[in-house]
Order: sequence, then C-alpha cells, then structure tokens
Amino acid sequence: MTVEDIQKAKAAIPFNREQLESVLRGRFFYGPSFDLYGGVAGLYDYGPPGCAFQANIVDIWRKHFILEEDMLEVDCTMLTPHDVLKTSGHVDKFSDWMCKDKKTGEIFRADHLVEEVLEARLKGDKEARGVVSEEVEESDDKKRRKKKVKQIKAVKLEDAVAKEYEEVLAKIDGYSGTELGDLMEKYKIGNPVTGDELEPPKAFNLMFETAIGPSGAMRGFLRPETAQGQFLNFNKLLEFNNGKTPFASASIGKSFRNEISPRAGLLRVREFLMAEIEHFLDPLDKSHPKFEEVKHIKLSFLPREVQEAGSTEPVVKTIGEAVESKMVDNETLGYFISRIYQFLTTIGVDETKLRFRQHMGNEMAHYATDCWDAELKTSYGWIECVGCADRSAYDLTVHANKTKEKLVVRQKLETPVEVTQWEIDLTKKLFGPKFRKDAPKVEAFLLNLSQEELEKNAALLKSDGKLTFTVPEVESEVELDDKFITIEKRTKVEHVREYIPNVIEPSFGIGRIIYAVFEHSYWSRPEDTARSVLSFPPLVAPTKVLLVPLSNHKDLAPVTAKISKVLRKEKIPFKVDDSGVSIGKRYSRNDELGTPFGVTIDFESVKDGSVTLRERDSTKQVRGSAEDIIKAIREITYNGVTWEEGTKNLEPFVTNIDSE
Ligand SMILES: Nc1ncnc2c1ncn2[C@@H]1O[C@H](COP(=O)(O)OP(=O)(O)OP(=O)(O)O)[C@@H](O)[C@H]1O
Repeated sequence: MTVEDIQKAKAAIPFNREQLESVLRGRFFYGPSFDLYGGVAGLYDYGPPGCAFQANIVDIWRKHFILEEDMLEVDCTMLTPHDVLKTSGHVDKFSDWMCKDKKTGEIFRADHLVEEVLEARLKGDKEARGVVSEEVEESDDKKRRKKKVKQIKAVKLEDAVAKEYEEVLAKIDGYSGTELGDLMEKYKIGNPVTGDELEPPKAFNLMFETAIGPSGAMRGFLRPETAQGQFLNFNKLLEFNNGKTPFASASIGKSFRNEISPRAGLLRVREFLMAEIEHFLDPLDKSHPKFEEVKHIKLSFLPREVQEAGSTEPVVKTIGEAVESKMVDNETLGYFISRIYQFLTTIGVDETKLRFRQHMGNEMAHYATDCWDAELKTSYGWIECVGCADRSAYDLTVHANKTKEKLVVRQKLETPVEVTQWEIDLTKKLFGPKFRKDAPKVEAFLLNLSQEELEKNAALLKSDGKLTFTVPEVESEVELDDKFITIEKRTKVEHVREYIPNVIEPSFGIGRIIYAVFEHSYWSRPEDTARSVLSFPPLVAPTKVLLVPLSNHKDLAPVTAKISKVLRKEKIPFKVDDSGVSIGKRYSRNDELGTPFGVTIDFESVKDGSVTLRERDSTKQVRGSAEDIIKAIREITYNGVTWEEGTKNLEPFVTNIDSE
C-alpha cells in the first residue's frame, strides 16, 4: 500500500472519532486522571506509548529549534509570584468570558457557546436545504446531546441570516465580552440544551492561585505560560550570549489554565506541556540571516482581511511572497512560521490540514505587531496549536519599569552620535547615613527613572526644592532635596546605542499537536475496518520494532534474545510479542500502537540468521540477515531514508501473514 493508497483508504472510510479514542484509551496512550475517583475534567495522564510519543516529539522539537538555531534553554519554576503576573498583565487580563445559566447555574464559555450554536444552526439550515455536509461521524454521546439541543433542528435560515452567521463565525476569536453578550441577545442564544436564559458574559481569570510559603502572605499562581521566566532571565541570557543579539531562549514545561469548560479531550486541558521560544531582536532590524533558506516554502494563509470579509478561503503563497507583500510583518516572523511548518510536517501533521491564521486587530494583544496561529484541522474543527507573535518590546519594558532594572542591549556604535538627555547625579556619601540598609534600593530606583520621570522631577526639584518618592520594598516615603540629587539636561557624544529588544514568540501546545497527529495518522484497513492503524512517521513512533517469534518454540528464543540484544545496544526502541496469538493479530495490535516495523523470527532464522521485516502501512515484507534488516530499520527511522531505498538490497518476501 502506497502513501496514495493510504490517503484513498482514509478518504473512503469516514473518520470515526469514537473508534480512534477507543484505540488511544485501549492502548493507554492517555486516559483521564484520577479515574478511580471519577476523573477531573481537563486533566489527563499519559500511558507508556503516550509518554514515548511525547518524548519523541519533544526530542525532535529540541533538535529542530534549540540545537539547529543555537537557542539558550532555560527551565524556570512553575510557581510564580503575584507581582510578576500583575506586571505582565495576566492578573488583570488573562481571562475568558463565561456566562451562567440563570436557573441551573451551569456555566458556558461565551465565545464557544456562540460558535457552537451558530454552527449548529447553519448545519440545520444545510440539512433543511438537503445539502449533505462532509461531516465526521459523531460519538453517540454527542448525538444524544445534540438531539436535545433546540437550535439544531433542520431549520432553513434566511440567506442574509446564514451569511451573517458565517461572518460572525469567521471573526469569533475577536469579540469582547460586551460584543459576545450583544450577539447572544441578537441571536437569542441561551442554554443550548434547555433554552434557559443566561447571564451576560463575565470575565473569568484562568490562572490557578495559590500562596507561597506557610504564612500565606505571598500570593502566587501556577504559571499560565513559560514565557515570563524567560523574560525575567533576559539579562543573564544576554550576558551568557556575550551581550549580542539576536538570540533566542527556549523553554519546555508545564503550564496551567483553569479552563471554563474543558471538553475536546487533549485539546483543551487544565494542565499541559508547552514549548516556547522567545527570540530577542533589534526593533530596527527584523531581518533573518537564514530567511533565504526557507523563502520558497509554500504555505496556506488565512490573513486578517480574508476573515474580516467573512471568508475562510486560504491564500496559498510562499513565505517569501508573504513577507515581501507585508502580509507577514517581517522576515524573522516569517522564518519562524516556516520552521513551525517544517516541524509539524516532520512529526506527522498532514499538510493539507495545516493553515496559518492571522489574528484580527481586536484579537491581538494591544502591544503585538503581528500574530499568526498554526491551526490544525481536526474533527473538532480548526484548532490553534502554535501561536507565533511579534510581542514588540512589551514584556521587557513592563518588567524593567516595575523592577527599575534595565533590560536592554548595549550596541557599540561604529559612528558615535550626539545625544541630549536628562541625567541624574547622586551624592552617594549622603545616602548611607540617611537610608542605611535601604540605600542601595533607593539609589537603584533613582538611577532607573525614565526620561519622562526625570524631566518631571527636574521641574519639581526646581520649584519645591525637594522630591518625594515611593520606592518598592522601602517602608517609608523617600524625601530628597538638592543636596542629594541633581537632575540636568546634558548633551553627550555616545559610542553605544542602548535599546530594549523586541520579541518574536512561537508558542507550542504539545498536547494539542499530539492529538492532531493522532487524528491525522489514523485510518482503518479497507478490507476490515475494525483494524485500525496509526501511521506515525517512524521517527516519532513510540516503539520502532515489534519482534515476533513465530511460535513459543524453545529454538526461537536464542535468536529473539540475540536480536533484542543488538536492538538494545543500538538504542532502537522495540518490544517482543511472544504471546500465543496469531502473527496477524499481533501485527494488528501493533498497528494500533503505530509501530512501523515488525521483525518475524522463524525456523529459517535459527538455521541461517535471516529474518522478515514488515512495514506497517503497506504490510510489505522483505527478508534478509538480521544485521541488514536492523541497518534498514535504523536508516529509515533515523536518517529519513524511504522504505524503497532502505530495503532495495533485501529480498521481497510474499506471505499472507497479516490475514492469519
Ligand atoms: N487549555 C489548553 N489545553 C491545551 N493546550 C493549550 C491550552 N491553552 C493553550 N494551549 C496551547 O498553548 C499554545 C499557546 O497558548 P495561547 O495563549 O496562544 O493559546 P490561546 O490563544 O489562549 O488558546 P485558545 O484560544 O484556544 O484558548 C496554544 O497554541 C495551544 O497549543
């Protein structure tokens, strides 16, 4: 079976999510956490194949980004003090809109509710018009729920209303709470099951709060992203990089979000693995030295204008054209978009189910210059799996302002420039006697005042003869007169340019990507649809080889042991299946685990050391010496060699083992 045959098989048999989920749970890729206690929504545990799969994806991510781009990896704590997340804006703004059923108290996430109801009404409209949609098969549970949902009746909508719904859906990620409330009122959206009225949307902060230390005095949160730890280590990383930019930091670790209604399995959970990059660069130069290498890559884009026109028709062009036409803001952002595409397709994402969607103006954080999400198509719709944003200088600026610690790059200028600016001088010998242990804090605070603050204080000092400040971590107010400080405007020749770098941030949700790869890799054999296959690329497959002795005969055991020893030494993950069931059943079981290769040991193997190699998707087989077979496995798995190329010197082997 060729790649095309598999595509055909996938297209011919409707995707069955329930069957996939039963394979994933049955083979323990993952399962609900705390199952014995009834489970907790949005929390999942990974089992052995899930762990191995995730570890392989993280390993590829690390090589693809950290090693290849020479990034600086950090591992920061998940517990984060309140002040950090207050400064970053998360305490005030990291929320989603929720609305409560006035009668039952049931809670809905407002944007998801509007989306679900309008989509359902559009589907009902299509049904009423006799249009058959290319729908995925739904689980019984969902069908049951939908039967109860009032709005999902096959009701024909007026053309103008259907068009309006389409337009709203295209912009669904960009609405504010008030706008969502207005939409709910306009389209009469209540509890979709009971029809009950809902309260207007209210902001719900998604962070899990806790207290650090026994006194409870220090408020803290479980981090909602890994980014802040990277920003706070900026100065150390810059020094580590010998003061040079551009450079990127990277971090892989757990993040936590108290999602309002976590459904959709691994796609929306409350604790998840993130891999994030913060690429620090000069705001005046966002070119990328390796852009040439990727600019030919053709991608599917959904730019802002297309969405604003109510369409979801993608624009296909090269990243070179996208940057040149300014559709994508700059080369570095474009470079990362292409690298994200390369990463995702390497690990098994179907590129026909990948698009880059630009954030609309009101969806993007106010400080961001441009933002594109890599969205993957699943049976739950298009899902954001990687965000890629140009965050400007926002984060470093707010942390520097709050802590009064400079977070800047100093660049030596080839041609010195004349600069006029406000400067502050401190009479340091007076600070010690007056402020004692607080003197360094007061001095640091004053030396970090911004140009605007210096200008304002110069005028105050002149008019009042003294200044009063509130300094963080200093109890009483600080009062200073002109014996302590002088503030003056001076003109100097500068040999160094100082700037706060901008940040381009690709942010990956590993669990979402994993689930999308599960769906994109899943199909069932046309000759027997109960036989499921997960066609993972060999590099990401949890186990690479299934060793299958033909029977439990004692003569086969030494050969199995010998081959196991070589595979172990070569660090090729494998499993031995010497259970008594037929070989066909054993292979079928492993197809569900996505194991790309099967090695059969038979009585010929005892005589001449030859074994059979089976390829999971095509079920093709070849025969050769154990050494040659292992070499082929290694080449195909780790060196990107095709099956045809890797096995061209091995004997084709015809058997109907799979149907046994
Ligand atoms: N609840 C979640 N469960 C699993 N992965 C998540 C979750 N929230 C975010 N992610 C992942 O983290 C990445 C970066 O997070 P980001 O803050 O950009 O997501 P988001 O815009 O809040 O996502 P959404 O709008 O879907 O809630 C996302 O692209 C996604 O892959």
